[in-house]
Amino acid sequence: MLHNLPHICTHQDIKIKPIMKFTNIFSKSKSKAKAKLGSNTDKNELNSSIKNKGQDQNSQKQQLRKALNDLSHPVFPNGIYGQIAIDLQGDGFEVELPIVLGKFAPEIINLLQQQTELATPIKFTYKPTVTSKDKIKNIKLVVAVASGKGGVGKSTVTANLAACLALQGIKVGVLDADIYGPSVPIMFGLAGQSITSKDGKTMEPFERFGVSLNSIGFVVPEDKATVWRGPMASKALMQVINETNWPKLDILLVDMPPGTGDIQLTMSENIKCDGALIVTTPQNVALADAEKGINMFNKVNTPILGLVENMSQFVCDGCGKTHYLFGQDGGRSCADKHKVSLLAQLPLLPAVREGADKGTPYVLNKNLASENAALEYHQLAFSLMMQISKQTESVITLG
Ligand SMILES: Nc1ncnc2c1ncn2[C@@H]1O[C@H](COP(=O)(O)OP(=O)(O)OP(=O)(O)O)[C@@H](O)[C@H]1O
Repeated sequence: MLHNLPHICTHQDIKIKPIMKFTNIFSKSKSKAKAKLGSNTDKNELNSSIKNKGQDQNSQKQQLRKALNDLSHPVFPNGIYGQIAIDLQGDGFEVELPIVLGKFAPEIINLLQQQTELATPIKFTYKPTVTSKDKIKNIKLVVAVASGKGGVGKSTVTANLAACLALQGIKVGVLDADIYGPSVPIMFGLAGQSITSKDGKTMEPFERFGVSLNSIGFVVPEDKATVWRGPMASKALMQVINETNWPKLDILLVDMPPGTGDIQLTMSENIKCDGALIVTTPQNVALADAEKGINMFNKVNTPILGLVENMSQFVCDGCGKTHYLFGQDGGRSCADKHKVSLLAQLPLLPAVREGADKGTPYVLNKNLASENAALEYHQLAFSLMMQISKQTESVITLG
């Protein structure tokens, strides 16, 4: 069901028609209040009534926040949480979100109103996503997806994350910068395709499942790229980044090459990412490399948006038992140690590998869309947006 969701515009305030008339506790006319100020008793009554109503307001806000957290909706299966500002404005509550809910807003508002039984209209406003001043033309935000160690599922996470963001109405692109093993062409069913150019100078990205794509794999044969070293590799990558005719995108995910060597460092400096997402598996060898990744991004002042622990557990379909093949909660301890958020613990799932090999990200498989794991990827996408809205403000100048 999820993959049928249409692409929706993300940059407009949603005006929700009040569902019920709101009785604003402060809206009684000042003249009435003044008339009451005759005696001290009246004044005290008024003060205590204002106080009570202030408390009412707070408890209503709390109710609303709880309803947002508990929300169960196909797009937000695990609720809407995080640093969400809720304010009483004019005749209703304004809830400020980092994602524009578009056509889902009315149904989500209905759900919230049913859950809270608030007679107060709710309106969503959009916290403007910060812009990176066109570091890359047409692109608002650039997020690097990185891992210290190879093979931990960085590209698989990137592909599924991009598909979820597209389903959630975010205009998203993926740049496969994994020069030594580009996997985006395979994961999006475009293996063997070559990039085209309209003017002989710039490249036209592919579009698949609502995601704009370019990869070093579309540009040069794999055997050629693998022999590039240092400056040559970085130069080729910068060309792919800067000479792609990206459409207007809210977010570009950059699938980085594994490791923390010179290429990764140069890239991290040159791309000027707005944030980095670190993917790891839970075992010690991967975590040691993930820590190097965190340190590298710290060095170039790129905020770490969070850590994703991939292949966290495997549930045996024979005995139903959960196995922690690569150890348990390693990602959580790494996140705690470096004070970064653990955004997801994704299971090892044959269907995820099959989706990657067949060229359709797992979350787009109709039959699996309501599976818990698919919902976890959606939750990851939302959490990432929350982190972006939380973290980038202090780093990037708005506008
Ligand atoms: N959660 C998962 N469940 C099952 N298989 C997975 C999962 N995540 C990744 N895989 C599989 O693991 C393999 C490696 O994944 P992927 O290519 O995404 O890793 P990577 O970190 O990008 O590797 P590289 O170092 O080559 O860039 C792939 O075959 C992929 O399908």
